[in-house]
Amino acid sequence: MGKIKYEVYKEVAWVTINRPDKRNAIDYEVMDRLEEILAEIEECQNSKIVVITGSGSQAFCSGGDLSAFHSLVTQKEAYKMLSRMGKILQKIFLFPKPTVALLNGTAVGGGCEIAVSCDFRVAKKRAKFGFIQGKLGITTGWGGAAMLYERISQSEAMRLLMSAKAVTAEKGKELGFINHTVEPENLKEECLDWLQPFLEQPLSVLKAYKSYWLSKCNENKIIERMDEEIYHCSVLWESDEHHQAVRTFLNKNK
Ligand SMILES: CC[C@@H](C(=O)O)C(=O)SCCNC(=O)CCNC(=O)[C@H](O)C(C)(C)COP(=O)(O)OP(=O)(O)OC[C@H]1O[C@@H](n2cnc3c(N)ncnc32)[C@H](O)[C@@H]1OP(=O)(O)O
Repeated sequence: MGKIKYEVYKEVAWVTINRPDKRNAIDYEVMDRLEEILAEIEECQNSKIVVITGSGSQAFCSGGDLSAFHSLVTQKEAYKMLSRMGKILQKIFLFPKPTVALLNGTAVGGGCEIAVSCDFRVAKKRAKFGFIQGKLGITTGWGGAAMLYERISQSEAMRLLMSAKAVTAEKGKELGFINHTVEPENLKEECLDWLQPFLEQPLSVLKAYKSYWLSKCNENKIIERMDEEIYHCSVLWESDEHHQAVRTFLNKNK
């Protein structure tokens, strides 16, 4: 089984990051597959909605693979990786079909950025999520802050980003970040129930509403803001503070 599983089930394209032993962290192989699968789903006539989720019950995604990316030392090296994943999240944000992040467990760092790139977030009850990048001496590096400012109020977005703390799905629901919570035992079926009213509409209708949203939020501006954010993160990446924080995490788990 590869690092990403993909299937179409009940008119939904299910994309599952499949590295549960690494808490579904994103490495280059995951990026390769995401690029391929998104292109395939765009053409697919049998799916109306895309759901991105993670394997296992512990994590949706723990962000960038810190052991794989630890070898990236300079701003330039970091920028290449960050902008590549940033492009994938731009693709998800601008995707012509509705997109849903199904948080089957913890979503932190870049995992939260994947979640915010989707139109909707459905979470397992009591799952935690957080833009914890500040603890690593960096900011969101895949454009997550720019997208978060489009999803919830400016002050709540700043609070989540600046505190770098993980909060529960229930708190996320109060903030308008999480749209719906589901029981741990029955994630996929409950998510499908929630999506049922959408699935009853023709794909052309879903696509039209998605395009109205994209024209409202000004695609070019958001891409520009994401690119600036990615560049800024790559500058912070070079700092001793960042490299030391990553070393601490990797040593803790040795
Ligand atoms: C690089 C892009 C940047 C961005 O643009 O946003 C980022 O994503 S920065 C943020 C990176 N992510 C993190 O800092 C999160 C790190 N992980 C954790 O805090 C925790 O693992 C967890 C997600 C809260 C889960 O905790 P727990 O269930 O207790 O699991 P463990 O900590 O024991 O981890 C199990 C296993 O998985 C490995 N792991 C976890 N996260 C990552 C990761 N991001 N990269 C690489 N490996 C990761 C961990 O090392 C353990 O491995 P083994 O020791 O081999 O079992």
